[in-house]
Amino acid sequence: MRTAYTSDQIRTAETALMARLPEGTLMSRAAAGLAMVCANLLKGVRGRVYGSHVALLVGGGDNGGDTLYAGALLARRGARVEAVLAGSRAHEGGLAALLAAGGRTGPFDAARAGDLLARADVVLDGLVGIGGGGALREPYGTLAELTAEAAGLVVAVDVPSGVDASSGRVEGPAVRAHLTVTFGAYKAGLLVDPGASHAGSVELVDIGLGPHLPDPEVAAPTGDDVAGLLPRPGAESDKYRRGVVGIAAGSDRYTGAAVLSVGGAVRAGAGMVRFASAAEPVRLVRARWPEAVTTVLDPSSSPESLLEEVGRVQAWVLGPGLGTGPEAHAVARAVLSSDVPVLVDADGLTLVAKDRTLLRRAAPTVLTPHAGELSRLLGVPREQIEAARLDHVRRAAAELGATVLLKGSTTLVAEEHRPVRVNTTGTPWLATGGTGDVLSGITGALLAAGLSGYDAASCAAYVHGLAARIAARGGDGGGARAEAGGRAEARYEAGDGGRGEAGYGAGDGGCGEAPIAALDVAEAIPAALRML
Ligand SMILES: NC(=O)C1=CN([C@@H]2O[C@H](COP(=O)(O)OP(=O)(O)OC[C@H]3O[C@@H](n4cnc5c(N)ncnc54)[C@H](OP(=O)(O)O)[C@@H]3O)[C@@H](O)[C@H]2O)[C@@H](O)CC1
Ligand SMILES: [K+]
Repeated sequence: MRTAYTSDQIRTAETALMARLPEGTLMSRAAAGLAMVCANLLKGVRGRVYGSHVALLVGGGDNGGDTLYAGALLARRGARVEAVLAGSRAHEGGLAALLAAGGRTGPFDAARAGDLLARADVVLDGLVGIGGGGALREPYGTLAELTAEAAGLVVAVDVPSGVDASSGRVEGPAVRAHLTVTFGAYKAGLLVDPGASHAGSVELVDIGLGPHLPDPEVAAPTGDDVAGLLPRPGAESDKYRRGVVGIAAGSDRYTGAAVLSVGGAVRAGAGMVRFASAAEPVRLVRARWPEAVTTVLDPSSSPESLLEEVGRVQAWVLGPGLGTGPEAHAVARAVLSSDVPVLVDADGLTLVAKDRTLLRRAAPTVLTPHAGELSRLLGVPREQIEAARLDHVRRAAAELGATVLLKGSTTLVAEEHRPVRVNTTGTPWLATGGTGDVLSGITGALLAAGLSGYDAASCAAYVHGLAARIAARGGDGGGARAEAGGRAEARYEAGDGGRGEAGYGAGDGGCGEAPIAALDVAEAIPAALRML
């Protein structure tokens, strides 16, 4: 599990550690780690450090201090290092070290900064780190914007300036880095969009903070974590022990979602799928997935007897393509009255947004909205949700008393009193109709197998993203299970190929990937599971 923290948590840990160390130790550890990463980058792009050009963008705080000391170390190895001092002050010790090592400095001047960025092999963004707050003021904002024109690699020091380290929020100009070198621990804002897509690959420099860190705010499960949580059938397993999932999805008008949701559940290893719907979706599901046991629901039945014919299930999936009229509401009421876990998606979320009483239940509920659906659930504009995904997914989990999986470029899973889980797999090609229906089926299968809502949702997101990557690469699993760090090297050696990529997130959907259909994702689930 990769764990991540807020700025306040980092500062508390830093204070505890600093009390035991001589002054300046942490900054020199941070600067040494940063310089080493930059030296390796320079060797990658220039063959050596000596003679390379390095530009430093230096703010007035300790983030600028780290940058100046790292610049001094690179200057001592023969790099030509020039700094733009953007603040009214600069870290004294760092500045003296840089000058003593032969580095050059000057105050902000847009033309000079532009010229410097055009010549530099590597640009270090040391404007603001965890001490930043709100939109960048001038001249920091202009400098952040100028980094977009940089010819070389942009390395963010600790956090890309303009990104809120605790939440990933971006409120104005912000640096988009190829690589972020972060100190002591991952910051939550590096894992969550929009911050994650500004961070590029993220490299962690250990400065000894570990023993002083509290419980994390955010955690990103790795492939090994997911493999450890996924149910594996044993010799004793039968279809009931593996989990029977009920799927209440589709309507005579919307049939495809039902086929996709059932596909997700079948391919994710449900012991059995019981599908309940109107006649037309039932016909289509039977044609595509003969292993599903189907029931045509009788809309004239009472809510108590509506699902009587379906048989016993260990979890329900409710909502894809269900519609939002009175008949759909009756199905939602019947499913949510059950005493098993229920996943609510798509039209189910619209029904729940209109009638919150549906969520008054004792068994676990998992909600899987995208930002638009969450906007309806919380009554908050979509843009606000997109700008502060972490805050809103947490709020939704607390307010709705459910596990909430917020879909998007970095999918988040929140449950009260637990770290928000961030998904590291996926591809932008997933942003296509029907893929969410497949995810609902996978999650339902895992709920039926006995995973908690929190684990089922986070494992399903991981498997779904991995399957999408495999499908986008034409079934070639090679490298699809790439997580942060593992992808960094290839990326920054490839020149500007990685700009804007989310080190932990969905990647850029570029090289070697092609468009996918939702059913391709369902069909690639077994290949994804084989990799775990
Ligand atoms: N924690 C650790 O373990 C370790 C931390 N270390 C390092 O210390 C960093 C934190 O340093 P920090 O506390 O000095 O704050 P920092 O990020 O430099 O920002 C303050 C400066 O930014 C400015 N500024 C702020 N907001 C702004 C805005 N919107 N727009 C414009 N300017 C803005 C603010 O300006 P002012 O308000 O003073 O005008 C001030 O100049 C941390 O990220 C890491 O790199 C390592 O050395 C080792 C161990
Ligand atoms: K920075």
